[in-house]
Amino acid sequence: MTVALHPSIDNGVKQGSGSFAGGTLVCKCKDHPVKVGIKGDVAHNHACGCTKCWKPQGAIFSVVAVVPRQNVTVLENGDKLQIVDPSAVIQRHACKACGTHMYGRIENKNHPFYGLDFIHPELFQEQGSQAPQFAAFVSSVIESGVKPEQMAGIRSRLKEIGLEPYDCLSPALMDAIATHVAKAKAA
Ligand SMILES: N[C@@H](CCC(=O)N[C@@H](CS)C(=O)NCC(=O)O)C(=O)O
Ligand SMILES: [Zn+2]
Ligand SMILES: [Zn+2]
Repeated sequence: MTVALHPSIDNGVKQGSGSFAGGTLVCKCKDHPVKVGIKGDVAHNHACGCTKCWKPQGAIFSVVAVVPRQNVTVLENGDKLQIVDPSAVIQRHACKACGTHMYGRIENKNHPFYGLDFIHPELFQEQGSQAPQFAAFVSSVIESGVKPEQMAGIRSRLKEIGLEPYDCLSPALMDAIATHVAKAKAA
């Protein structure tokens, strides 16, 4: 049986249009869903295996990307949003009714990713946003209950669909973080 990772990638990774102009993220509520408007395409879209990122029911991985924070606007039913863990680096604003994370924001101005909000592109009403590029925090799925002996199958399935598995972020993002830290130390 094929390993199930996340519904939006289990049948193969669908490439983005390359000209996605933005759209609306909608939570899972049937009544009064939270709607969040996003300007422009997402960047650094990836599967994340960490325990903190929101996953739809039954998924092992989250699919999460970033957008500039000024491109994120709560459009409807923002009163249903609450911060999941105010002490976390990424403050995830989730719908109180259905639990869906609508955007995650970093408020620490010194953080390497300050200025970028984290969103889940599967919540777009529209098609065509950037496809996932890699898989991050893969070993962390064990913390959510995946058995260590399942990891070889999970990593090989990720590779099969074109998502290189990493146990932290991708080398490009790790280099960007280290560059930020080095500059901060030098200043
Ligand atoms: N092994 C940990 C890793 C958590 C982690 O570091 N997640 C990364 C990727 S989303 C992060 O940047 N977290 C910051 C945060 O959640 O605020 C877990 O699964 O809970
Ligand atoms: Zn909801
Ligand atoms: Zn994560």
